[in-house]
Amino acid sequence: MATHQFQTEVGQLLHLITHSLYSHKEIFIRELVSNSSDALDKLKYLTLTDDKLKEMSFDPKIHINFEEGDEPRVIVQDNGLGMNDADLSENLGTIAKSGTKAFIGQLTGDSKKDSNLIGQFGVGFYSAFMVSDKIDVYSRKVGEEITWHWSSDGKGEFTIEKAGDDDAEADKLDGPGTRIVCHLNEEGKEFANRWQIQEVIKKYSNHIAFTIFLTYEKTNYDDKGEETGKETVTEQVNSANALWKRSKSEISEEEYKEFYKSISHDGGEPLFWLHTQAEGTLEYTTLFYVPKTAPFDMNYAEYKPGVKLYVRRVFITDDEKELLPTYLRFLKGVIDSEDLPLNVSREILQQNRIMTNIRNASVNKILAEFKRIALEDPDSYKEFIEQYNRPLKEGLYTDYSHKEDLMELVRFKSTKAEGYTSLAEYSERMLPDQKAIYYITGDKESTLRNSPLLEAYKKKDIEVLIMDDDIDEIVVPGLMKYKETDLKAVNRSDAGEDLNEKADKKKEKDTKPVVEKVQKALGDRVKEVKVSVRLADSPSCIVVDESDPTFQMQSMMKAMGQGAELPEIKPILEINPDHEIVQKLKDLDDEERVSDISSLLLDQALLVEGIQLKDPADFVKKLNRIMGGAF
Ligand SMILES: Nc1ncnc2c1ncn2[C@@H]1O[C@H](COP(=O)(O)OP(=O)(O)OP(=O)(O)O)[C@@H](O)[C@H]1O
Repeated sequence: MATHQFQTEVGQLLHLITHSLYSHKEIFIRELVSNSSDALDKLKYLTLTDDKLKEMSFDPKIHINFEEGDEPRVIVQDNGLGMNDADLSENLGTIAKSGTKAFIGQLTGDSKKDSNLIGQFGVGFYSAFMVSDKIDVYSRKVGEEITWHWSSDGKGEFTIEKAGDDDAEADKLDGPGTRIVCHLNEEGKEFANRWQIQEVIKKYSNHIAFTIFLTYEKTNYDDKGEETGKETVTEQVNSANALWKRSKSEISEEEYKEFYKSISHDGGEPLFWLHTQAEGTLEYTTLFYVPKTAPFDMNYAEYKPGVKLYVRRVFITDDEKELLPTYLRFLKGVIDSEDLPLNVSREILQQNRIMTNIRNASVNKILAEFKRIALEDPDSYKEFIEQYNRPLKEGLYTDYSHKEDLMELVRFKSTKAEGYTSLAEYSERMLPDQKAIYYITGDKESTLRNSPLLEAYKKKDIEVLIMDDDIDEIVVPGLMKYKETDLKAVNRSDAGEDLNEKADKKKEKDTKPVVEKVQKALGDRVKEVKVSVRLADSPSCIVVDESDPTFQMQSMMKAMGQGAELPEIKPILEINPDHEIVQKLKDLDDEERVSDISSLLLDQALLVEGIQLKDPADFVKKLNRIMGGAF
């Protein structure tokens, strides 16, 4: 018998699972059943595609039974793919998926939230240790003769050995498959009960494609209520139909929600769903759900795709990221095609015309549904946007063919509307002579709202979109236009020109000597000094040249390690011709004071945009010199 250590992460995980999730311990049944269902899916697929297995008689099912008494047990058995010793060691002793560390980091201590995370991370099997002192797994892989016995108390070690000839448990496997015996602990003994098991199956696994049988002891009574004896009954406990294939009108809201739970590993509710049964040149069914809360791994490169592909109800894969565009990765659900070949490989899938058509049609349908909800159910749409605005924005630069649709769907904060607004709503509110849609980008909403760059827009009652999501910086400049209207960043030099008035020309001329003084004092710290038309109360602000990346973009590029190649981009300093400080500078000849004040005008404009000063000590020194002279 070989004794193995669990991989460190498994140990950590087991500890966490058993200590933080016991108020949701029932999910272990869902997880074991879902593993069995996956194993049946895999074997079913092989019997249809692998010549060696085509002749095999295969009647897929999952069987649950239990024992009460002093040594309570729950047993889940399937006749699926099975595992040999190497598989057992690999699958039940290590966590192959890279998400484990992330999982540990995500645990909140809130057992409700945490129990949802378990399934999402693919650590389902271990949840059985919440309710078990010991777990024995007997498994025989399809095409092999040996039944292997894996055993562990979940405390650090597991053993794997060949099951002995006289092992009664192993004998219960009469072909390929897996039998999982949970020896229940105090926490788990309530599950050695017919009603408990039935309830959990109905709740989570009613619509999995395979039948689940439960064996229990039934007590019979006569008319007078006297016990007449016991019999062992085996009964189907789930409805085992592929819900998505049923007619939409026959499916209740409750059934849709239950099905969502069974396929998504999310204990929560879906926000909404979209069920399409297409007939005609292409026949397929899709059922997509939008989770109420975004999947935790939505923003990881290693996210787990949420859509399963079936061909004529045969499960093909749940690990294919190309079924939908990446920006729709938060959707959960099913695509079932009548036309794809069963042995469709990943490479074929990606270039397959049928798959491409299904994918395109699905994207159109999904985006149209989002649009409909935005119009007809603003409250749900608000919830939706709070979770998924960001991935939709990614779509703006990754899916050019749906750019127009996505521009209608994304939302932004604004100086005029509460909460989020759309570009369409902004357009409706535009002033009659307004030239463009204006926006300001940066990483902090409060800094943006107080930016001096907005002063003239506020004064003229022009709305500005507040873009504080770091992706805005990348996506929005590339949009250029919404319908016929230009989109302009207010922190770019050319946006100010729209605010120009005739009188400004005179002011510009009068302020020219100050501009020259400040320019001389600042030297190459700035690209240019200009008279501003966008300031009302502040003396100065900074903008960037139309062709330069913004400051936020520069710091993002630096954070991504591209700082070294980036030439230093200098700001354009704009000064407010009406401001007292600028007026006074006109008559000031003391060169040192002009230099100090110019420097302070630049530094305060940088600070107010949330940019760190290169030399804060120098700033303080100059500030103190000016303050010292003020008394
Ligand atoms: N009944 C079974 N038959 C065959 N293989 C199984 C069975 N149960 C578990 N396994 C194997 O063990 C692996 C680990 O199972 P575990 O439940 O921890 O994660 P998972 O099934 O990969 O992820 P998830 O639970 O999120 O679907 C599975 O991927 C599968 O390969």
